[in-house]
Amino acid sequence: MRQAGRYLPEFREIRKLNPDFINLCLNENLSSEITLQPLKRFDLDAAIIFSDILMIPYGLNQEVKFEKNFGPKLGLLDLEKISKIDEIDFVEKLYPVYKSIKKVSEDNLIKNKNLIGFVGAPWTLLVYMINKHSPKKELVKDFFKDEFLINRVLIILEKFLKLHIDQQIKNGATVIQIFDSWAGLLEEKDLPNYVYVPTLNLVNYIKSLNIPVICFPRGIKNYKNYCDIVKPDAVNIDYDVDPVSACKEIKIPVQGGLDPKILLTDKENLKKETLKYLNTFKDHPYIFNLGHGVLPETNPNMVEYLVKIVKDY
Ligand SMILES: Cc1c2[nH]c(c1CCC(=O)O)Cc1[nH]c(c(CCC(=O)O)c1C)Cc1[nH]c(c(CCC(=O)O)c1C)Cc1[nH]c(c(C)c1CCC(=O)O)C2
Repeated sequence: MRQAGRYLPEFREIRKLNPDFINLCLNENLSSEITLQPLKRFDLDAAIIFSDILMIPYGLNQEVKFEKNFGPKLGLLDLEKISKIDEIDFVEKLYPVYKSIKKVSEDNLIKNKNLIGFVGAPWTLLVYMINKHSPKKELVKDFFKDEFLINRVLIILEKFLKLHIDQQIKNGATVIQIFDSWAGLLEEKDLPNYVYVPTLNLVNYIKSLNIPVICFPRGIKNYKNYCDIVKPDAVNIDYDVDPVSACKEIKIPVQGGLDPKILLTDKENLKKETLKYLNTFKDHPYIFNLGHGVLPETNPNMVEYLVKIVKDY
């Protein structure tokens, strides 16, 4: 998840020396090292590449900056400018990301483990590209006013997301996760247009490459409908989803769920809450994970203990 590294002192050390976050993602030596940091400490089954969903607008020449205590800040969305980018320019701009994946995939630490590549879903990227910063609770009032712009951006995103996915797989990603972090901002009636159809196009593309795809439509009310329509290989649930009903309703493998705030409490409570998920899903294909990113103030010892609970189960 986006904040995942920040609880590790070894990540913070590298980050302190590299204040420009995009440049850090484009530094293949450091980004591959950061990807492997959690595997060095913990008995995990997979690593997620160190990059960001906003590398796509960056690759399309929309300015992207990360400001301390504010989050991402994007520049003006210029349709003419992003329409001009071709595949070669794009892959050249993001080349270090792919080289970093290649490096990680060749490391002994990842042997027999999965390397998860990822993208932001078209809807979530559209939100950042038009809104230009995290929308917090709701979209700006006139978000949908320029339908032509929205439709053009979605077409461009589909093309470059496929390319980005393809490059990640060619360089060693063995699973792709699609983060739709702002799916929950939409009303039910808008989900087909902005979430189901654009995501289904990507899911079908990834399946055609024989790579499993996990979707994370954070905040939506009806995960069952989503799974029936989008048909990912697995779905990540957020911490507001009731695991008991999710287990009953969702027929495909489920991932995640545990509230990252539980890691800020004590070991006894962590064990109790973790066992709740493990017991609920004991007869269902289940990948243990959190319901959102590890919080920066998390003590790494709690993560170590969590991994032990899951591995001992
Ligand atoms: C919405 C989203 C983003 N990025 C991502 C999402 C989807 C998942 C989610 O909902 O969290 C996904 C993401 N971002 C990052 C990863 C790689 C895995 C990891 O190391 O966490 C992943 C999978 C690195 C990152 N991306 C970011 C960090 C933190 C950088 C730092 O401040 O050191 C990391 C490690 C920055 C980022 N990137 C983004 C935001 C909103 C922020 C700011 C976070 C904040 O300030 O609270 C966009």
